[in-house]
Amino acid sequence: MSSGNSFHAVKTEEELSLYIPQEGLVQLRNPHINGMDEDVLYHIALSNKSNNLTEMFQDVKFVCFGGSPTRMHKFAEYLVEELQIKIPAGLKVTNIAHGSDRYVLYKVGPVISVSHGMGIPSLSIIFHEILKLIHHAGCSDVIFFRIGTSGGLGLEPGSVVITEESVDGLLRPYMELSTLGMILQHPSKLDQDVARDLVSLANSEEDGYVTIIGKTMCTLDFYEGQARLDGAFCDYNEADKMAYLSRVHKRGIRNIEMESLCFAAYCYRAGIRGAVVCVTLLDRLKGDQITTPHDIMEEWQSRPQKLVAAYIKRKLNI
Ligand SMILES: O=P(O)(O)O[C@H]1O[C@H](CO)[C@@H](O)[C@H]1O
Ligand SMILES: O=c1cc[nH]c(=O)[nH]1
Repeated sequence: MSSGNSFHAVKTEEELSLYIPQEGLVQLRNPHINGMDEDVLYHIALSNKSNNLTEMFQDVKFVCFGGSPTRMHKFAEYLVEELQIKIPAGLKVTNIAHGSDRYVLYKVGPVISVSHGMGIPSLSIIFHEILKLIHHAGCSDVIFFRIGTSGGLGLEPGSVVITEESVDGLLRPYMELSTLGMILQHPSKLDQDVARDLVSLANSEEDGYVTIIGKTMCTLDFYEGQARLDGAFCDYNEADKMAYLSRVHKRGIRNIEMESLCFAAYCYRAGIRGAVVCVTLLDRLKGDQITTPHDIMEEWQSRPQKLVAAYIKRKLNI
């Protein structure tokens, strides 16, 4: 880490050169963990001493993150069908993290479906614990996905955006994290091969909606952070909002959400292949409020899930 002044540090070229996707076992870039007697994964109520993580998770090849616990439960149930997983009659997929009420975590064959809550701080915590989980379990060659929702820019609502690159609200392609009194910048690069493979599985004509690759803006807030006029506070007008969103759109940003920056930065830092696939719930160039009926919204939210499930099936030759 190089620090030009005492409050700001950027990764050196040498440090960044370590961030290539890792083949084989999932490694942690933290020398302290392997020296610990026990590692308690507090927010998912698991530990490498109290649970046999190897037996429970060693076969995991894909981890799918999404904000809502219900969505990730439904995704787990969908995977049971799609991957033809046999569950004994009368039993259902169970929340392995039931000892904590922070997140839900399901395992369906080689796939983990886990909720991440809203915003970067919540995603960051579960990302750390999932990465440690799959490291302790001895997993290898794991791919991460975020399957989510977003506000679109210049797209028909219901369109799907696969993130090419995530940027913050100032359009910078890195996540800033305050660490030891310094602001560290973590580049938010995503795996372009996974994005291309995903888009190749979509067929706009058959699907009835478009799936594109584009840049995603990740903000710290849903209202002012995303230039909405309908929050409890607002110190700008419609013209200011439209000038900002149009500028963002011209820079290739196709959707706005609240976790991709951290997700991308941590995947890159961990050497894990990752992709972000989000449906757009509205066109932010046309409005702020989300008024689409629940049943339509449910169908839209299933679109990223279907694409990622198709990718997983292709990889597993199903
Ligand atoms: O993709 P999901 O989990 O729906 O999350 C999106 O929706 C939430 C805001 O409503 C934010 O967390 C945003 O990133
Ligand atoms: O406009 C939107 C819709 C979903 N999620 C967001 O973060 N913004």
